[in-house]
Amino acid sequence: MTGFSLDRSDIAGVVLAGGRSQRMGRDKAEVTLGTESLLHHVLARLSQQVISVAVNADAATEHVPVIPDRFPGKAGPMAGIHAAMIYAAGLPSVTHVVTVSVDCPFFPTDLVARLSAALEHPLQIAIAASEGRSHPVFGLWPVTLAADLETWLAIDEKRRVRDFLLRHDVTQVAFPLHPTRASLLDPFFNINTPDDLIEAERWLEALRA
Ligand SMILES: Nc1nc2c(ncn2[C@@H]2O[C@H](COP(=O)(O)OP(=O)(O)OP(=O)(O)O)[C@@H](O)[C@H]2O)c(=O)[nH]1
Ligand SMILES: [Mg+2]
Repeated sequence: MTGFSLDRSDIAGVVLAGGRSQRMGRDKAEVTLGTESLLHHVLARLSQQVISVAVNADAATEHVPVIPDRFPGKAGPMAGIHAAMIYAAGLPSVTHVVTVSVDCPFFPTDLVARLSAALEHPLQIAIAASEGRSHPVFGLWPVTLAADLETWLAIDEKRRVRDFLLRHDVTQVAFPLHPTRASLLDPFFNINTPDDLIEAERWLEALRA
């Protein structure tokens, strides 16, 4: 018993799609996997887990709210998480925002349930992990951290997600590999390059019953 728990109505979801997609060579949100865009895959998976979803990007093709970065200059994933916190803070009843990356179509269907169950107090951050590695853009963040994050974005030169986490109490939640017809899939497999996209097509096939 931790004495602290979140309800479903406390949590909004934001897909992080504000990067440059340089290794892919075109906007990863719009890349097709199977028959749908990566953004569509990730929104479908996230919208089953939260009361509202939005996309952090300059523009998006799906019919969901679009939240551009508030901190200028493509300052990295934490700038997207900052925009997500401010957006979520404006929603009625919402105290936390969960972030997922647009290039990760197989993330766990129990991501939000398990991250929220791990939180021990209102200011803690929960971060996903698999195979001994953390995936800090897959996080559940108190929206009240927006002001601290804004300060940090302005003073930290490298703006690495891991460095921001050092300022706060963080709990890490390990997720298992996912059995498929081929072999075990890391649910946080992410697509950065055209070769990764080919591998993702193989995983999609292996996941079909
Ligand atoms: N809002 C915002 N999100 C970013 C930024 N840079 C990366 N991201 C997001 O952070 C997540 C992880 O980033 P990467 O996997 O490096 O994606 P990327 O930066 O678009 O791709 P590369 O240009 O190939 O590095 C993705 O969901 C990106 O959309 C940024 O400057 N602003
Ligand atoms: Mg990048």
